[in-house]
Amino acid sequence: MAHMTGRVLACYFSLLIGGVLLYGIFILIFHPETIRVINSSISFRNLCLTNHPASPHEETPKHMPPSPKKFYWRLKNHPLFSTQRLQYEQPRLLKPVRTDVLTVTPWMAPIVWEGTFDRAIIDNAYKPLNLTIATTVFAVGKYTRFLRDFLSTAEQHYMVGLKVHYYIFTDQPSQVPEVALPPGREVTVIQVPKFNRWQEISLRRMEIIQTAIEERIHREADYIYCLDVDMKFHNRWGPEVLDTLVAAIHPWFYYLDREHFTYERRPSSKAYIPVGQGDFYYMGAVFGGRVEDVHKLTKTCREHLEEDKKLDLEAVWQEESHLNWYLLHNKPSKLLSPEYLWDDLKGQRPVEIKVIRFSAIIKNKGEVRENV
Ligand SMILES: CC(=O)N[C@H]1[C@@H](OP(=O)(O)OP(=O)(O)OC[C@H]2O[C@@H](n3ccc(=O)[nH]c3=O)[C@H](O)[C@@H]2O)O[C@H](CO)[C@H](O)[C@@H]1O
Ligand SMILES: [Mn+2]
Repeated sequence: MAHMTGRVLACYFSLLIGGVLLYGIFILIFHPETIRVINSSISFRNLCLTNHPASPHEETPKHMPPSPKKFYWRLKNHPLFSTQRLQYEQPRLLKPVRTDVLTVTPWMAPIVWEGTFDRAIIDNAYKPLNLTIATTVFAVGKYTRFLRDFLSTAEQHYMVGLKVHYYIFTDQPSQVPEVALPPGREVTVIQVPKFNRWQEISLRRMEIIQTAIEERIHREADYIYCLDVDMKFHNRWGPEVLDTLVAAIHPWFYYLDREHFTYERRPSSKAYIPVGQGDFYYMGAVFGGRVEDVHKLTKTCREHLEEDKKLDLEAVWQEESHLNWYLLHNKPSKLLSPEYLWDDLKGQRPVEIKVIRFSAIIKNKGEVRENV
């Protein structure tokens, strides 16, 4: 009898547990929050799926606009500081390293100057990450003559110890000099047309870089830096420059009030910046960052250059004017002081410039440019 009662009790007990479980499942499925989570995860999945190349069986319905191209960006989560023990000077909150210059913007982006970073800490943090830095450089027409010095000085000072992939855009691939490169560093030469005007050669860089990112660089690199070729490196230009969106302050404008910046001032241009606005005047000879962010920059500038062209407008300093518009509206996450972009024409080094790292050589514009 006791045996029977035990079995009945066990039966009741398991029915009870089952009921509670079923009720729980019911609540879980039909609770509005659960429905929201499920919906959002479905749409997230769709979002991910649209990143895949469309399968040949899938056709976009006629009334739908073609979906924008998607890319797999090489996004690595950086554990920035390795556990390796390092000896370095203690940072002191009450002893700022630079008191003569601005080292952070009002939107909290660092401005890189000598003294603001410790080489050993930076190298120790970035070298183990196995990053690839795409580096674009254009050498069209007579500018091929600048490639040898650009590349050989870069090999001494530019991202030393990191993987660098130079993309050289030229109309004369046979003029690209041979430069010995250590393992991890390589050159790819890409042929581009030669435009008749130097302004056009300079501004077309936005479009060509955008296309190169879409075609290959998004797969081949983590960061991309876009540099002028009529330049030489003189000192370290290292991974302290790496960040999401990076711009360099023009060496001829850093001490001026913003009304003197050579922004585009015609309201009809997409590069228009009214007097009274602006942070810094950035130079078109250096910009960079994560590949995805530089893609957005080049795509927007290219679109704006094309819209201006439809109105027969060319901004006062071509792509540099559009770059300045873009960076006013999309603040750079790191800024490079003029140490990182100097000009030999400036002559004597002012006291705030402790080291010149990369500088424009003095060129005879009338001789090297297509039209002046
Ligand atoms: C000090 C100064 O006034 N600098 C301005 C000047 O820079 P730059 O005098 O530095 O312009 P640039 O002649 O170096 O042209 C920019 C780059 O385009 C490429 N290139 C240009 C011409 C050519 O025939 N072949 C060729 O390959 C090359 O990579 C060169 O480094 O003009 C730029 C216009 O975009 C910017 O407004 C700069 O602020
Ligand atoms: Mn230049």
